Amino acid sequence: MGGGTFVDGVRRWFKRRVNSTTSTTNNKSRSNANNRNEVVKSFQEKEEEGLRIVEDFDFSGLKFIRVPERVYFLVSDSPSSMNPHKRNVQETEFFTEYGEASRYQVGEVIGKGSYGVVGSAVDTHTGENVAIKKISDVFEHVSDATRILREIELLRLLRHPDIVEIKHIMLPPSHREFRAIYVVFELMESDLHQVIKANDDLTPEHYQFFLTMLLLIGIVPLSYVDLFFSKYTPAIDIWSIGCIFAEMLTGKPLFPGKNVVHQLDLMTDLLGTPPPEAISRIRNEKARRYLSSMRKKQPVPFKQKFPNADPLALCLLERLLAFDPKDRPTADEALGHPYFHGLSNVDREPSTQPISKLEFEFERTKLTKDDARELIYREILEYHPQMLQEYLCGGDQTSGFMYPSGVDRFKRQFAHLEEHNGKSERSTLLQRQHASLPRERVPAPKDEATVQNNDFERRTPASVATTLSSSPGPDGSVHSNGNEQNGLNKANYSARSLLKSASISASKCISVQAKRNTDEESITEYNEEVDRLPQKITNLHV
Ligand SMILES: Nc1ncnc2c1ncn2[C@@H]1O[C@H](COP(=O)(O)OP(=O)(O)OP(=O)(O)O)[C@@H](O)[C@H]1O
Repeated sequence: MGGGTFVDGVRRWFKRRVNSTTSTTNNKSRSNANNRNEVVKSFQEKEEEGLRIVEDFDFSGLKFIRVPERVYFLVSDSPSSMNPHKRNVQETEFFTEYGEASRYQVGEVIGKGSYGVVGSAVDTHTGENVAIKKISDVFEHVSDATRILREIELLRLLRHPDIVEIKHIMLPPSHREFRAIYVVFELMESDLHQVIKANDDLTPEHYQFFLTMLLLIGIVPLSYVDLFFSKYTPAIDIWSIGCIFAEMLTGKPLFPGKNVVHQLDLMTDLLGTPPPEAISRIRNEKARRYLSSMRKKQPVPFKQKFPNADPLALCLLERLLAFDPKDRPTADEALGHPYFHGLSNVDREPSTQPISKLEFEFERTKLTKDDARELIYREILEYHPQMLQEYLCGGDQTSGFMYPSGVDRFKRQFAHLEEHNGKSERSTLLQRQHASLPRERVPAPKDEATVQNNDFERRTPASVATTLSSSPGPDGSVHSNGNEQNGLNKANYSARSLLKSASISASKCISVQAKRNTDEESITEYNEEVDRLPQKITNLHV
């Protein structure tokens, strides 16, 4: 999970705010309502193609802000459906006799991230608007597969009111051969980037409020003695929050790198070259070498880079963007920073259920591609309960049965969308023009070959940021270091045993979470659970 999840969280929050503002309008005073209507009206006058400013919202006395809402087109009303030829192609590709693809009526490409393309769709079973993220070539690089696994698992487990919900993950046609996955999310009408763009007059109180929201999402209780998450839990994506906060202050992405090397250059331009101890903790050898050989740069004072910002905001920002993750505060610590003093009514209680450490056993070891495939398949089965049961009973291990699936059909649909809609003017308009985390994979320039290897070079800075933020260094060193520090036995884990233990812990956690009140209870349960695991695994295999 990287910046994406937090941005998704903010999307989720905006959607919620917009809905609740709409539903409580009647309770507002008449003058407030009149005022509001005028503001909304003037916003609507500023309607742009593909982006409509539909709603303002206020919170506890702060000035109204504009919340832009994207305008989505479905197949039936998209401009391309006016072309009879295209329409024909789409219809044959969209409808299928069996499988889950027939459930979704796919609209258009609405965005691109470093892991894939996102299309809008309607879930014909529920009538809901959804966003379907197609993640291609999941297993090309095992580090990407691991990040994807971490992200989808966290999104399932976090269940936070401000975090976008995964509604479904489509079943791949084959357990062992799939390469792409299709993740169905609730469709968000807006995101923080759009809000920042639409409001050039945000006040310091708005910044304070947004940052509080982001940090509150970061407070996720982790049950048990926490051996490997510690303050570096991927759920507490402090670096990303720092980048988003900086973007709020300036209205521009902080490190808009075109590739990993460029990203490291931009980071060091601002933060200076990290000290040798910090570099030595970086796991990725190429990044380590690149940073070590870099000419020495002095940090730029934040007040020079952000001349109009509140000095306390900058003091906090500097901590959030500490190069070395061990110098970054936890979300909780950050919320205690003097920058937030005077902010009333902030409920700092975590609003998610505790997450079991056993769910993330895979973080302890270096996965192979097969392990990653197995674990991702297992995660997908969380959305297919009956098959999960069969899987846990070993039902699909020998048959080689190809489950009926809409994924193949979806591949073709997305290919079509990418080809036709993805390049259309409208889709371009819908995509972000700027981003803290660049959207596309960018081939690295040849002269930077010395610092590139497979994982290092393949993904854009979005992944670097993900790695930076969910781990302590630009290369994701935390898990490795944490493991080494804790003397964990990496070699003896097989994906199978990880899967089984995770599934046992998942069901166990569901039943115990409600009554889990104290750390002591959690530790006892954890110990008991671990004691029982070998027997449970044996039982599952017979
Ligand atoms: N649930 C959603 N509802 C509406 N739009 C979405 C949704 N999810 C993604 N998008 C759009 O698709 C774009 C790409 O999303 P994606 O999650 O792939 O990447 P990201 O979170 O922006 O960044 P990263 O590549 O770092 O994960 C987003 O910027 C947004 O415009």
